[in-house]
Amino acid sequence: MNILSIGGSDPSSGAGIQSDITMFSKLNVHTLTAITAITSQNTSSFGIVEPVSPKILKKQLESLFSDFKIDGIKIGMVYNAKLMKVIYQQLKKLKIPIVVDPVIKSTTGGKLLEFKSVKDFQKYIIPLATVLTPNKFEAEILSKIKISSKNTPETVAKTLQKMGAKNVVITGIEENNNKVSDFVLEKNSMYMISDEKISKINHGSGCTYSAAIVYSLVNKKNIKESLYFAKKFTHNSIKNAKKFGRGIPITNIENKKSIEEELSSAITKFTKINGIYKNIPECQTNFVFSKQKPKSTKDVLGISGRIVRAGKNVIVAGNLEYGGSKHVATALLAMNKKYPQICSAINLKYQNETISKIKKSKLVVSNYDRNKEPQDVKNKGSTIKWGINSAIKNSKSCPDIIYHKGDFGKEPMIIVFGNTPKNILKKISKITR
Ligand SMILES: Nc1ncnc2c1ncn2[C@@H]1O[C@H](COP(=O)(O)OP(=O)(O)OP(=O)(O)O)[C@@H](O)[C@H]1O
Ligand SMILES: Cc1ncc(COP(=O)(O)O)c(N)n1
Repeated sequence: MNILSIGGSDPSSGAGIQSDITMFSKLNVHTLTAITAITSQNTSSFGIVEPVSPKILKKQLESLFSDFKIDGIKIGMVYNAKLMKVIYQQLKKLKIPIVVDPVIKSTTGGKLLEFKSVKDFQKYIIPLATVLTPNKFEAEILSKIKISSKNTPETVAKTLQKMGAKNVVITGIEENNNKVSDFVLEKNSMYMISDEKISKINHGSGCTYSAAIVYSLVNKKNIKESLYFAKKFTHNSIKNAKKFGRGIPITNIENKKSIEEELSSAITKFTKINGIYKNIPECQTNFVFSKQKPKSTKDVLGISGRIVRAGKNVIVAGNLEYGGSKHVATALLAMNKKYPQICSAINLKYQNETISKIKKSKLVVSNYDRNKEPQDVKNKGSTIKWGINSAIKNSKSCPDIIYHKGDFGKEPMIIVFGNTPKNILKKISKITR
């Protein structure tokens, strides 16, 4: 997917083009850029702006349009009328999502739009917008209406819509101590989207928000779905904002470790737990982690061999593979069906010592009796599924641990369940030391 970001350069990478490249790359998007101005700014203060010439802006856009299939566009800082006209000429016939984030003043107080060009912004940039995302201050400047009890957000948004924006979101419209709301005006409907307010001033939330909207629209989500997605994405980025410089924190998206990386790192940690060899059963151990909403063992990552005991050590014999585990993966699937947040599991040796530690811990434990397994279940070979479902039925809340005491020729077993492999390691530390 190729998304074009048209905007200013922020050398501190808190906002503008650099922030868009960072955010889009976290979403696996290839970012194309057309720079409208170079600014000198950091996380504490704003220096100067040097807009580029209309000629080089036009050439940047032409070079991109002649080569790439562009799926969506985000427009941020456009400093003056000449640049606005170039953008209008190049974009007016496009039929792809365009999100316009009108930036007028930086968080640190710098001027990002020449005041005399506001009317050109109304004429050339607003009509390009599939979604226009001003904050309250920007909406007031662009509409020339101050929001008050008489002039509601609806009046202001309708004025901006009349200028040609198809959909308008005024961000930060209704703020009290613990809520931030955005007012949305679509073609035929209007509504508010609210979320908990994070008490952190930050640099880049507006850029992140508009980038996430265009990403979602390109993925064929409708306006409402895209705004909810962007709100959540931005919320996380503000929560996770980092103080990279000496000034205000910069919005930041946490890198979600891949399923493989997360499980592999947990398995390594597991094998290093002091004395863990005592917890490896005869049939050895598997440690699994599934995708969200797994449908079969093919959606569950596990070790194609097992974690095996070698004297007083444990070693991993085999590779991580989807479908690598049969038994533990089947137990996880049964559990996940009832409790979708549970995506990881490990089996451990049944020992009275471990059971008494489990009973002393605050973990929720349940069990099942393999002697009570109905014959037809035995014939169908669906023992594990039946057992986990019986233990779930025996428990008032989601079990952290399920065990059974075995049957003739069947080894007793403990299975620990958790949302993630890391979560499992935490539970194991409570019951093995
Ligand atoms: N402190 C906060 N806590 C939670 N959400 C926030 C907070 N500040 C902003 N948001 C949300 O982040 C999104 C982006 O809005 P914001 O008001 O930051 O944009 P902006 O002021 O236009 O930024 P810029 O001028 O940089 O483009 C909106 O959905 C808004 O509700
Ligand atoms: C080049 C550029 N574009 C946009 C912003 C607005 O971002 P913020 O409101 O976080 O300062 C900025 N400061 N610089």
